[in-house]
Parts: sequence; C-alpha cells; structure tokens
Amino acid sequence: MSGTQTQRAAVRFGTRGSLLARTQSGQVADAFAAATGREVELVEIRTEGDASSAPLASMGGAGVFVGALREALLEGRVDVAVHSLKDLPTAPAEGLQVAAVPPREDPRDVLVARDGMTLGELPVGSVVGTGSPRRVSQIHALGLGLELVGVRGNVDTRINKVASGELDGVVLAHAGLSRLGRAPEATELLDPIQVLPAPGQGALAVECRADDPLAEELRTHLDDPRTRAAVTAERAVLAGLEAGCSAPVGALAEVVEGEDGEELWVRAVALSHDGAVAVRRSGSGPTQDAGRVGHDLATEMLGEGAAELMQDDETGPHGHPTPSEAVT
Ligand SMILES: NCc1[nH]cc(CCC(=O)O)c1CC(=O)O
Repeated sequence: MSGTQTQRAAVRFGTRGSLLARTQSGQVADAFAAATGREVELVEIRTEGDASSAPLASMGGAGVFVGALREALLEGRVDVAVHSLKDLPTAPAEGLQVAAVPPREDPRDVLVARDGMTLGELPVGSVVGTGSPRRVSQIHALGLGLELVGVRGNVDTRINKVASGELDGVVLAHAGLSRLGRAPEATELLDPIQVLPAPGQGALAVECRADDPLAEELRTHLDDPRTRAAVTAERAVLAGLEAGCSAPVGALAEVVEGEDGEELWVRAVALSHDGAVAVRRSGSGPTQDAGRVGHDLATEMLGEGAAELMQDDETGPHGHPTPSEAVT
C-alpha cells in the first residue's frame, strides 16, 4: 500500500459485539476501504441490550442497542456507527446524521423449521419461536393453530433451539441469516402478502457526526438512493402511526419502474396483538416524496382505526401475555 494512505488515521467503525453486528459492520467498513483506499478499524462497543437478557421492552425497547454506539460517536471514540436500520428509533439523533444507507438485503422474514417444513406444513400446536409482536400477530392471523413463544438471543442461539428440538421452528430476518452465510438453513421465505417485514428490515444505517466531512465520503461510496427512499417511506409509516419498534406494524416499500419513471410502492399493516384484526393498506408516489408517501399511508391507516387496534389489551387469545420483548 502507498505511504499516503498510512499518513491518515484509520476510520474507526463502531460496532456492537454480536457476530451479526461485527459481520455487517465489517462488511460496510471493507466496502468503504475498497472504495476509498482508506484504512479502517472496527471498534467494539458493548451495549445494554447485549449485556442483559431482560425483556427489551423493560429497557426502553430497541433503542438500547443504539444508545451506546451513538454515545461513542458523539464522544469521538469512533467515527462511524453501523446500525441495523430497523433497530434505529425514527426520531433523528441530535448531533448525528445517517450519512449512508447501503443497498438492502432481502427484507423478508424467514422460517427455520424442523424437517424442512413451511409454516403451513407444521402440525397444529407446533411451537414456533419469535419475540416480535409484529411476527406473532401476523402469524396468528394466518390461523394455523401454531403456538408462538418468545425467544431472544443471537441467530445461533435461536436456530439451535430448533436443532435441539426445543422448538419446531423460529422466525427471523433473512438479512441476518444471509449476512452470516446461513441463508440456506431457511425452510421458507415468508411472502410479504402474509407477513410484512419490519420497517427498515434488511437495511443498514451508516451514521456519523453531523459536522464531520467524512459524511460526504460515506454517502458517495456507500449510499443507495433507492434503498434510502424505501426505508424513508417505511419509517414514515411507523412514525405516522406513532408506533414504536416493538409495535405490531409491518411495512415494505419498493422502487418500481412506473410510466413516468421511478415510483415508490408501499404496503403496510397494523394489527391487534392477537392478530385477530388488522388494517392493511398500500400507497404509491414519487420516490423523492418518500417521507410524504409513507406519512399519508399512516394517516389513512389511522382513519381506519390502526391506533386503537394496536392499543388492544396486550394479552393473547388464551390470556397469555404476548411477548413484546424483542425488537424485530
Ligand atoms: N431483532 C434484532 C435484529 N435487528 C436486525 C436483525 C436482522 C438484520 C436486519 O433486519 O437488517 C435482527 C434479527 C432478526 O430480526 O432476526
């Protein structure tokens, strides 16, 4: 490598400590290094969400995963933070900016089940693990008679519960499996017509300090405007519904080729916790109006009673508390 590169300090990428976090942060850092020739370094930041196995809802929801990284960024201990976009609160962070949203992975959820089974093939009464209220309510809505139980922990831990026979299946994000090279273990890719992913699922946010000239470089080399438009619309739905990351809300936006160029299509669902009632809507508009398209969709859904649905009694149909500990 040439001498000029070593004269500049390495760009420090902050990451959570899980294998998935380190893998995705490493992939972003490597892409940045390859595009710019700059030196990069991964710095592991321990978060409250990783240190504790308490229900996430009791720690302030998904925000616990990003708080420590953001602190490290603001204090100058790292230059860049890579987050799973769906774990990022919709409110902007003071002093920080999302400099880039790289091209998205497959946003869908997947099932990893015993004996290669799909949701429809699992016998009535089968036990499926997922801690996400969004997944619980949408799977309940399919009326398959599956029992849903909360699981937390990393991808490995969750999949192992199927291998060990403790669970008949687990539902997780395809993106997580795929970044770890384990996508072939999925036994079904869940069709968004039945199970809409979490807003931002499969996408990453590359964050840096608001006043850092590094932002321009990150954007130029890592940002994918189509992914950014899609997740902007999805997160506008979530924000418009005034729902948190653990609410039973799914949203998926795609950029499609319309008659007058690119157009954004958004589908969204808000459900009661038991999945018995849902408001499902879609909308479209120009890609450059992504935020408005998502917000208008949320307004329409609120008019159909989406807010009341989600505030339902949080107990499932059999009086069991619906797991609300996991972010999805
Ligand atoms: N819930 C935590 C979380 N945050 C991001 C991912 C997966 C990667 C992504 O969606 O980008 C996961 C795991 C999962 O939902 O299975």
